[in-house]
Amino acid sequence: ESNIPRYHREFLELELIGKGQFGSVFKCVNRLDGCVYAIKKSTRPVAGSAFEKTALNEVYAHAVLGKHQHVVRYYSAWAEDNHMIIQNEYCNGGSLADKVSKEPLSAVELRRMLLHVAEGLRYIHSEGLVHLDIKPANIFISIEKKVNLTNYDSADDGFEDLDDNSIYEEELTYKIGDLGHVTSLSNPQVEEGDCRYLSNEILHEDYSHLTKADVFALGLSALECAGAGPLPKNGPEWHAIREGQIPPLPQKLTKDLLELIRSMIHPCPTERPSTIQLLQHRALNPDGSK
Ligand SMILES: Cn1cc(CCO)c2c3c(c(-c4ccccc4Cl)cc21)C(=O)NC3=O
Repeated sequence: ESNIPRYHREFLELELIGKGQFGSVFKCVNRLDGCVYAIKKSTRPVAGSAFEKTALNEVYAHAVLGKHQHVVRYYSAWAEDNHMIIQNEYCNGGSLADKVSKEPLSAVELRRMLLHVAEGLRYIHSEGLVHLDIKPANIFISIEKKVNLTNYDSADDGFEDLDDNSIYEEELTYKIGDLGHVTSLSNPQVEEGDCRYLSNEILHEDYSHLTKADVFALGLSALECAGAGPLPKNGPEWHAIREGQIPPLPQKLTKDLLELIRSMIHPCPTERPSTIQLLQHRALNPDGSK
């Protein structure tokens, strides 16, 4: 059966979970290990084209950015019948864009998302790389159901009823995905990301503070998750934000959180916090633990 392509030989396709100009993403189960994966199939780029560079770029980035709980895990990539195929960790909670399209994040969820993505970005930057396409559509969510017996008055015989849904709570983990724009800090080959999250200095091809472009995009993503969407793609509104103007928000955020996000989208990249400063900021550590 070697003439059956690897994709169909090794995987059972469950459902289409994404489609775009980049190709299609399927939820698949591996026939051997029984695990579910997200597999993106894109038309194989012409050899030597810019598209081939980007496609290989993504695989190189995944190979370098091994295992980190806030970066979507890569398993394998191969080419067959004129397709490029990449097999990644499947995140069962949809994308952050899906989640906030239904309703904005609460301040507590916003803090959690910022901490997780800042942690993933700190790791990427510590490897000498930058993401360059941070946005809610590229942040995926894994939901784990955990038993929490603290507020459970178990029957006097001490046996909890595991079928009783009230003992479970969902724990969300946010993960950075889509490494198609990742490039190295030392020798940047910048492919601009989504213009809604693009910082002004990158638009002007100033690549002297690339890590701060990721912080800028995360800051705008946070505003969008707080309900400031949809973000402008160009025009006066686009420029107003790049001059440091916060778009109107439907919810009141704490002064600390608002100041943090304002600093993240500061017009001057050196005024924006690094990911390490983000992780230590009091707005993200309310009990002042760190
Ligand atoms: C559209 N879409 C929906 C999902 C499921 C979210 O619950 C998804 C995933 C990925 C990707 C993805 C992005 C970029 C490159 C390769 C992949 Cl597999 C796309 C995804 C990915 O790498 N892991 C995913 O879960």
